[in-house]
Amino acid sequence: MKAVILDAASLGPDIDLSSIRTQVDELEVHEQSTTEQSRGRLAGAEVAIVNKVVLDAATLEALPSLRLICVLATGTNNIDTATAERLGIAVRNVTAYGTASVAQHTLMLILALANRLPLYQRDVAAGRWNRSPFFCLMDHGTLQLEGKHLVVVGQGELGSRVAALAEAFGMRVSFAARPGNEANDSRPGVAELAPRADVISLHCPLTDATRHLVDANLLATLKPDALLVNCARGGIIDEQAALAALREGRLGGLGVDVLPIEPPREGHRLLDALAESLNLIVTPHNAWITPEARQRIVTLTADNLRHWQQG
Ligand SMILES: NC(=O)C1=CN([C@@H]2O[C@H](COP(=O)(O)OP(=O)(O)OC[C@H]3O[C@@H](n4cnc5c(N)ncnc54)[C@H](O)[C@@H]3O)[C@@H](O)[C@H]2O)C=CC1
Ligand SMILES: O=C(O)C(=O)CO
Repeated sequence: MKAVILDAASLGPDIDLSSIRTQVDELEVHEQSTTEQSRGRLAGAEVAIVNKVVLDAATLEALPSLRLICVLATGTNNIDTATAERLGIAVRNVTAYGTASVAQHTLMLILALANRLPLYQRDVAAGRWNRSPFFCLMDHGTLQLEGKHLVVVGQGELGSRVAALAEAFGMRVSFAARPGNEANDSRPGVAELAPRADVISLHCPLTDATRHLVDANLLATLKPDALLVNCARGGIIDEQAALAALREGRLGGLGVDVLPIEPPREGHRLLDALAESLNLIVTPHNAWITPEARQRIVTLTADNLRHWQQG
């Protein structure tokens, strides 16, 4: 069985691929591939191993030998899964590989926004503390998390761990109903919970049901001091509407680890806004990157290959 890794560089140079190698007859490793290059590189292979390269319908249709796609991530939104299913190509992702890593990053964003870290860091760098008439700066009101209400969208691996960490800070947590399935869900929908939220944290996949889940209408119902954190996928928030709310004082803070197009080669309005005095944090989709999590991805992918071969 021949397998091809299309974007090994995205796992980092320190990661040992040997557990994957032992599961296949031949492993071809490419550091990075475009969608166009993928077609040629996957020709004749039974297995594609991919982190974030987009495998669209045209690509999959051009690969009659392909039987399995192993995604080196939890999110599978870069794969046309409907086409894969139609063509009989199995898709296996990895889950629970980096729960501690991503949850830690999410809490970092919540804590930094609650304490207005972007604003105070800027003030200190500008020498405002040096010129302060008294011993501290307190121009930006901070948010005590204890006693406040966290709304989590996506009661899966990551949402549940973030909830547990937030509870350790004394927060009260509500899980929103699964978007698109509110009628069959006993939990309240995010629209119902949003006006009562002090913090909203997103941990659902990007699907047609979750694209722009947090849009201008939902943002308009938030408390003006509420914090919004997205460590899931770009596009679940309408980033333009969220930035407008932040600038107009209708949102207390915005923290994102993900953007709709990554890397953002053409730029993005949130990146431009980092130059402004806003309670805004953008991290480069690196919530997951602890060495432990990246090595676990390889182990779980080897398991996926073994289980698939065993039928
Ligand atoms: N920023 C980062 O580094 C990382 C981001 N992620 C993102 O976080 C997301 C969540 O990861 P996990 O908690 O591990 O996944 P999970 O599968 O354990 O949980 C996802 C939850 O979202 C819910 N959900 C809500 N709307 C849904 C819909 N329309 N379709 C399907 N499920 C829906 C599911 O019911 C489930 O409770 C991933 O899909 C991925 O996009 C995952 C790992 C790292
Ligand atoms: O696992 C995921 O879904 C990530 O976003 C990290 O690659």
